[in-house]
Amino acid sequence: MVSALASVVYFPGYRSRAKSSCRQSTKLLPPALTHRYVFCRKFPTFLAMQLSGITTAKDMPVGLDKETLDDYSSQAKLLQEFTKTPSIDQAWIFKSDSANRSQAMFLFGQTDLLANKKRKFILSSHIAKSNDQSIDFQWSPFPVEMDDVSSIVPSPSGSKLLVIRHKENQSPMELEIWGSAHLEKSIRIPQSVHGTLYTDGWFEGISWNNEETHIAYVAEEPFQSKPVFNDSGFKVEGSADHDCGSWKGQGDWEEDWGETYSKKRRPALFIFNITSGEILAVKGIPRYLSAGQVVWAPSGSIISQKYLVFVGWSSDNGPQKTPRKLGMKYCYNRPCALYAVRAPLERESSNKGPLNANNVEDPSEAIALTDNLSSAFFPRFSPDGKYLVFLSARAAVESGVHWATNSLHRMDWPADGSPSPSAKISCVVPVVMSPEDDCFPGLYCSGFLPYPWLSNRHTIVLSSAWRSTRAIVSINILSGKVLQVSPSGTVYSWDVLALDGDDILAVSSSPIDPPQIKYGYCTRQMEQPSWSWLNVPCPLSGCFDKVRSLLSSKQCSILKIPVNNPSVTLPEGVKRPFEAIFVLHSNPKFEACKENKLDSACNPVILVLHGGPHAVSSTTYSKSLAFLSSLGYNILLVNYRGSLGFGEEALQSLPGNIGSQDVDDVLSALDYICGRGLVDGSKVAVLGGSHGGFLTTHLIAQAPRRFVAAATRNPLCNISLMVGTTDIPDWCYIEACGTEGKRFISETPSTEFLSLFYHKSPISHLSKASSIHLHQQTPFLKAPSVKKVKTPILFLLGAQDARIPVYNGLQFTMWARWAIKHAAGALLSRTLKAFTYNSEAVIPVELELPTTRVQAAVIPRLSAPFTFQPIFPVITSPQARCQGGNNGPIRALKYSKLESWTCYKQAIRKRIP
Ligand SMILES: CC(=O)N[C@@H](C)C(=O)N[C@@H](C)C(=O)O
Repeated sequence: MVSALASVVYFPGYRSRAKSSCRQSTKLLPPALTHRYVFCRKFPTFLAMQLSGITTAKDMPVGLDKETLDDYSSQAKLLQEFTKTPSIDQAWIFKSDSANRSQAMFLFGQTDLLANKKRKFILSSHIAKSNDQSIDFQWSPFPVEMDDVSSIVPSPSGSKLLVIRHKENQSPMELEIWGSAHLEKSIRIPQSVHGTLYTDGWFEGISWNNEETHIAYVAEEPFQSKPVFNDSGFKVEGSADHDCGSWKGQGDWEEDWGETYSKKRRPALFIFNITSGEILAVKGIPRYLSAGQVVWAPSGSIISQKYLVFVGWSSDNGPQKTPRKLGMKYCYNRPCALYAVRAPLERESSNKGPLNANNVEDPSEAIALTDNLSSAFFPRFSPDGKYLVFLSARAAVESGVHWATNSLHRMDWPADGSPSPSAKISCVVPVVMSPEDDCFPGLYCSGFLPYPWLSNRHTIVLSSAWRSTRAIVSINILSGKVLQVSPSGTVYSWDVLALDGDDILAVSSSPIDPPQIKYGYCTRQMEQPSWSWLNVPCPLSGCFDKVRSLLSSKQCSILKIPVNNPSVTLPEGVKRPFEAIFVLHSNPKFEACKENKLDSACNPVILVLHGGPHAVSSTTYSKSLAFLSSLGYNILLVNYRGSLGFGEEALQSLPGNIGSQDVDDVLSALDYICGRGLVDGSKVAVLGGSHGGFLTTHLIAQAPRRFVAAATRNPLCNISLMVGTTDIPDWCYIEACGTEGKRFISETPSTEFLSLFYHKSPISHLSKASSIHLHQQTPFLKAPSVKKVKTPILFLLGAQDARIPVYNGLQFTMWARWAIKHAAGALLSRTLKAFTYNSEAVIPVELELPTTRVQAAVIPRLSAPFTFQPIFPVITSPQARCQGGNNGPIRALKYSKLESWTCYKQAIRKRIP
């Protein structure tokens, strides 16, 4: 997203202004259909042109001159250079007979820009440790692509591999069991058994039992056939057929878990009996529970009885317990609990008929294990089976914020293996309220290794946000002692990939250092563990040579920004400095800058603002930011108070103060770098999506003179519009009113709340006054004013976004249009064209204001794999959605988009002194 937005912001190397303006080009453009046709035809030529750098006047799209095209072309090449570098996504370690040897399997990903998809491949390596602590990695000569593979999961002994194969948008799914040299078993699973497996990292759970005879997993419950009316009346059996030609009743409305999960059926548990090849539905889970994150419980005294432990989310999680599913993505505040349920190991004789996940006659009911805790997830059993360890987002559930500091808990698992609702639960790592600088700031985990244990059986290793970095920590689950395992006091971010006995395979990076595989081992000095880290040479390193050389002159630091005028009454954690990550384009005087001694630096800066608002910008390498940095921009990522990783007090200070405290913090960070001469304050761009877009639009309205360019993806511009249309209405109350707002959450907000939401929103800055004269027949709205907004801003709006629906951003642009129409003598030029971007509707809207150019492009959001291509925008047929979702092929480059960008750039250039 970031590269998409920011690469169009301002190009320092821009030579001359394009000769034709956007307005000229739109005049020349034929109506939408012809327009599409022309572009479709030109695609191959232009693509070749982009890739080869060859341009001819004949082939040039209307409105672009050769120099502009050369610019796009060279940046397209550079973007390719950054995008094609692989990412290190996952790793597994396999023990060998020798203590000093093991094998590793790495899953890498590589973005294919033109296909708009991520390709996945596996590369293996032998690891040999010698006594002098040196490590040798012997890599296989070539990677193997994992085509159509959605997951791979090795068995506990490492002798078998589960491969889940799923061709996009096709059923059935296939489960394969591989031995070391051959395919042992393969089954296809029809939709009547279950739908797609959940591999989303949240509901997801795929767990082998210790005997390696069964695999438990989470998948969409089977398709329930719906009653159908056809030409001959009511069809009793119903049908799953798709018939677009006629109207049919579609049965009851089914709720889903909002953004990312729209149209996904309820997650339910299934077991694959490897010997018989049967799929068994796990029974006893009430329909109001969505089940996920399943693991096998240790075998108890009754060998024939096996239990599964899973997380259950009740559909009754809405405001004031109204039965409504609220959005789950990024929302850790949804109550959830651990449950245990009997695992069916083979088909019972009474259950020989078609499988049905909802067989109510089954006697084995799920047992709630954590009823006293409002949230429990990521369950992991200790290797000796004595403890069940899990995370809790209790602080989020209780306060209502969508993400807060986690706590870690330990349940004593009954010795006879029978799950008990009254088992003792202890808190291992509590919520940290106000951490001192450089001290452990609390847990902020969005993932957990399947097997996180060191050999002492009571220490787990995990990765967590730690202020502006990511860090690896070890936690003793008996003593609660937390140690930072990755090096501290640097700008690097670390993530654990896998454990090799007591050694750790990890990846480390920074905004200017591409990912590097690391191998860590522990030495003890005076009983204090200390970790040493070795660089692992990897064939991948070569892929980064060009990128590394482009980034070699950049510098990165984490700045501590003092809070502006903190009130004495504020809690300590809210008064402490917050942080910003600063990536400086080459500047030999950087050290002097840091020491406050420099007064000028010329390169422009891009402010990058994360969303949430309870999320964090970390120093983990980002291809898009590195690309921007290589173009010559300084980058500032502000972790305003409310971000994750800085303790609970600072986090909880933001709800109720959005639009002011966060905006002030961003401006303080900007003042900080401008005041120290680290950047040129007259060349500042700002970008962010969602809540980051809320900040972006607030900033250009509240501080219009400070930004020469802005770009936003799915911005939240009007909370009073959001509340009635989003999948997370509760968010509006909590963030606008503070956690007190929890008491007032309602599906039918009062006018007082709607007014409050409006006044907290960026859109309120577009309006001069909103007094409605009720005595008049037609309500009259005083003319809004957009005079305040001067910054050219690019809107990228996801047509299918359930979180911040598209109209939130569109309204901002439309409001501006309305305002202009009513402003005397103002000139309005508007082009509304229907395009598609990767098969979804794209509607660029251009508004020419005297000082402001607003553009909107409707693009998909969160539809994986999501890569917006700033240099290779595409169109397909505008009807693509109706014609069948995502399978519309890329047909053309959208020249007009380039033209829009050119205009946008020109608008920006006008603002740069
Ligand atoms: C909880 C949540 O989704 N909040 C949105 C307002 C938001 O800012 N989302 C961010 C994380 C995004 O990038 O979508």
